[in-house]
Amino acid sequence: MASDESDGRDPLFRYDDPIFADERLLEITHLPGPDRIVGRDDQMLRVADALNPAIFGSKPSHLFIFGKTGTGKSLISRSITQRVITEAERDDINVKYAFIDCGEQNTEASIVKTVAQVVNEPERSGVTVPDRGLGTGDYYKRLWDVIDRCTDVTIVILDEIDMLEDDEVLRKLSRAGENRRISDSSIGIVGISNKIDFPDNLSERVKSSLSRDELVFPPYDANQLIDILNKRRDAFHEEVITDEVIPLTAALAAQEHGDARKAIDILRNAGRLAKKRNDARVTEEHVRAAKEKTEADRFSELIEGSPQQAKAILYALTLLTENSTEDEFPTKIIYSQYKQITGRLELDILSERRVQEILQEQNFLNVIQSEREGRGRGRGAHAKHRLLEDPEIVKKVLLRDSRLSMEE
Ligand SMILES: Nc1ncnc2c1ncn2[C@@H]1O[C@H](COP(=O)(O)OP(=O)(O)OP(=O)(O)O)[C@@H](O)[C@H]1O
Repeated sequence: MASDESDGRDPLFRYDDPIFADERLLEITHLPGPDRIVGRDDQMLRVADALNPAIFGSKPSHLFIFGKTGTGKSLISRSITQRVITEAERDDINVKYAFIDCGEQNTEASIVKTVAQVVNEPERSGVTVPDRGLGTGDYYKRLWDVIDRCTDVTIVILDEIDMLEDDEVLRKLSRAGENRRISDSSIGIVGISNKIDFPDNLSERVKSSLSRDELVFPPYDANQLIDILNKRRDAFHEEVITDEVIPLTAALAAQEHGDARKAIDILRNAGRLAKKRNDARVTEEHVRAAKEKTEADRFSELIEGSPQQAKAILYALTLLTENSTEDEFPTKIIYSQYKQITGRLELDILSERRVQEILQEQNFLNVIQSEREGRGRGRGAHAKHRLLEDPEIVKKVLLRDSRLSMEE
């Protein structure tokens, strides 16, 4: 195709976006300014309180933040840290931070390496931090040098801290000053988790050595979600979203618990859908379709990479949920349903014990919830399991798998 000579642009591409004025405002990684943050004044004060000493170059308090998904835990930690950095700069205090997703990096060595790489300025420290090739002990050594030479205060934000393979890293980072690993600098840890019972699972060594503040973020109500979405309205061109779009999106996202991540994702997907269909305005219908897509995307992200056997086990639980008024099922019942499925699909049959372990892993990944009767959350053969997502959506995602699609 010839290029358009009138303005020199290649006519193969679209240069106008009829729906979005700035879609980036709806990206999950986008950090909104303080005036766009809604309903978190108390939590912001508490986080600010813990990090406050960093402004003067002193050691901040360690802090654990709990709350369900999409309640603003990462946002508030990043936003307040950013404000601490700006404030500290006025007095030439150098604060740096590393944000680590422990779902992706869960080993001691990879965390220490990443913090060192983020904080390091090689010309200042004279230290290099290679991607591979060093043992954990050597990475620690470099980290201490880098921290001492390149910062006054380092804030380490550990998102999904419950996914850590080994909590020794918390002990070493929190005691670095006392143990004289670092002398001119200090470290503050902010741990984020959606499991409120997470500290019970810390090793005794860490429990006793890591003094910290703790803070819980409650879910948003539908009105707060409306406010959050309204403050991102300028992601769209004026008049593009119809009146019912934001209240409906907020109501749908508040159904399970007030999840701002889901609300923003639905709004963005609704806009994308309108664009794809060449519709001039975003309507209620786009929002409803976007909700389903958003849930399916989230679910596929969660089970992405799960082996076929895990999918077959989830499929067994899905069929049980679909065909029963109950929503919780004991391992034994799931196992017998699973055996029928493996027969039909010609998959190997795992032992009941292994199936129990896989169910436990899925519990950890927040795909299902496992409870041991009468004794709270638990492992063991007596656990009952419940799907955390609408079975219709789970089924759709699972049937995308080549082998499981034979069940259609
Ligand atoms: N109070 C708020 N005001 C404005 N936007 C918000 C607010 N809370 C959350 N958001 C937005 O919602 C999305 C999800 O928030 P965030 O990632 O902070 O949640 P989270 O609690 O850390 O969730 P997860 O546990 O899933 O990581 C982000 O895009 C964030 O900007």
